[in-house]
Amino acid sequence: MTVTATGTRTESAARRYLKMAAKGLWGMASRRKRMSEDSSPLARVLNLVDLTLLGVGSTLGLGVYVLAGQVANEMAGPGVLISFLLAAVSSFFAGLCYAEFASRVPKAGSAYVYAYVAVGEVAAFIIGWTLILEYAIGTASVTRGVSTYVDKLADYRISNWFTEHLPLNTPTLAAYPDFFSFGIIVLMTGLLAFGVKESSVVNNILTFLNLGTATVAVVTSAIYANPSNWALAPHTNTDTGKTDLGGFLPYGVKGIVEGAGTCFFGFVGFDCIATTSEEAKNPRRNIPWAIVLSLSIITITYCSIAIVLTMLLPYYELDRAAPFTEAFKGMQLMAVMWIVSVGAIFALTTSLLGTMIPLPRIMYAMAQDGLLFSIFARVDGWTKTPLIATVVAGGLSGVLALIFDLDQLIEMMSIGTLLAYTVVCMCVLILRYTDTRSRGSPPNEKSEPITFTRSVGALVNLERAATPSKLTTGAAGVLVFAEILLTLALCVLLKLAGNDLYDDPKPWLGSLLALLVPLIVVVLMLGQQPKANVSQLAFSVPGLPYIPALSLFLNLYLMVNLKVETWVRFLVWMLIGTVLYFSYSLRHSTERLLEIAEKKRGAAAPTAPNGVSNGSGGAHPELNDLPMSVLEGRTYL
Ligand SMILES: NC(=[NH2+])NCCC[C@H](N)C(=O)O
Repeated sequence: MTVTATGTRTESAARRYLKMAAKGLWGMASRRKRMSEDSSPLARVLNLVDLTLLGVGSTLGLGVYVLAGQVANEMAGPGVLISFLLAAVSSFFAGLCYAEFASRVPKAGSAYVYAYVAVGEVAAFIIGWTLILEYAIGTASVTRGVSTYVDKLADYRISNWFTEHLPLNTPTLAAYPDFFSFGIIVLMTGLLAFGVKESSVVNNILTFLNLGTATVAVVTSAIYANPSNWALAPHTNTDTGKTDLGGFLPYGVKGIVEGAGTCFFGFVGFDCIATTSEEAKNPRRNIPWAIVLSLSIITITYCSIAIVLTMLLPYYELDRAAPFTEAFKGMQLMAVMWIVSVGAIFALTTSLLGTMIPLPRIMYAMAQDGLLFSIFARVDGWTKTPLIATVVAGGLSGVLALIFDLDQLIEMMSIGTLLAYTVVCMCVLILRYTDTRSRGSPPNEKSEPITFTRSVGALVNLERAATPSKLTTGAAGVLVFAEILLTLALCVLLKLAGNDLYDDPKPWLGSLLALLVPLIVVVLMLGQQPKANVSQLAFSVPGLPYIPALSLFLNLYLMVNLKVETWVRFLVWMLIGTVLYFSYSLRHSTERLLEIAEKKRGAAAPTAPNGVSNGSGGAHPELNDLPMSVLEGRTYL
């Protein structure tokens, strides 16, 4: 008897602990950031032109001077134009989602903040932590791009000297310590620490010069263009014996799709605009429009380049590393060749600014929320920049650029970007179909009880609700979740099918349809759900839920195509993040402390209007550090 009693007691204690743990985990994961219209200590100085040029500058980089030639030569032939258009469409989809969020949340931190207000703390931490890696590796690799390019212009004298005198000869490390890259990062960190307006002026000048040289390259190539290069006959290379096919699409749809995957990375970088929300004038209007405008300029530039380059020479004769430079050299147009070479350096420098600006701002945003060390949230009184975060970010990227073999790390950048795009697009779906009244506080009016039958009916909006309610919010949540799972499964299947899909698709058709049909049904059902009114937003994504659904598909597809090693490295980084989250962030999370403070205030009401920073933290000494003002006027989105 006693044994049973103890057994039952232990069991119920175990169940109680499990329940508590589950509740704690759920509370942690679903804790969302509340917004307040408090002013930012950062300087609000960037206007629409600055923001647009920031987007163009950070995005147009190696893409202009390398990608078009490389993709045409290796994958798509003249069809590289369609590859760029496909990449543009998928980047636009993501860009529209960023634009909508920027008009909802005018805060520094981009995808990190968006996830925090829409999904919850854990998702936000994951995305913030991933973005730190993305931008650090992005910065290091763009700098390495500058240094390699300058080395090439100097006839490889720099690399020859260093490999001879200071070789590193260690796997995972670079061939030699790249002091040139390190120096560039130090210089840029200095500029960024000095002020964001100053950095933006430099960016504006360099971006104009970059667009200018790109125009020179396009116009010169257009003068010498030969449209018959789009309708070549098959050609056999006498040296290698390889036959290059002719026509506009020598490698068909497969070549175009493969090329689009590479071209996509030419469009990475515009999200930089969304990290500067606290430094933008009228961010709710200017940031969304800057994203759309810069993506339009970038698409026009890339497509013009793809057209003229493939008309200038037969695609198989284009140089893979520096197509314009080599083509103009071959045509004895030395002045144009030099203009284009210098233009490439401008382009890379602005790309570099574009990767260096976001990193400290993400760190700043996370530190402000208590998820990273508070020292990163300090803003210098004179420069009005997050000075310490800027210097630490520069140091981190500098070391990466100095000694690491970046070819091995470059794909980690892609994971970060794609994950951020995916999360932002998911957040748009969630927020649009959410009854905001049902989040945080219960709705005032009495509603009918939610029964199982009503919930099932809500999946197709049987009651024809015109605005989101608690019931339809739940249904939309289930549908979005199902959509994500089905899209992911479809992408994995497409990856497994690989080239078979082009050569012999029959064996795969059954399983493809088994995923595609339910996915389409789920998206159509989501289309039936009532949407929140967004008329007050300066920008909202059109074509919901179809555009975010396509965006989700494209991003996940590119993600499953990354190398396994990349995923393993990413998991290691995430593991480090998990340790940090549980040992630091969870305890210091401002939102969590606010929740505790509010509970205490509720208990002590009505006498303690400000309740916390009077040294009464008690069991939560961290509360004493919480400024009173943060408790006031905060609402869920
Ligand atoms: N956040 C980044 N990873 N930025 C890198 C931008 C690279 C740029 N799109 C280029 O073609 O050179």
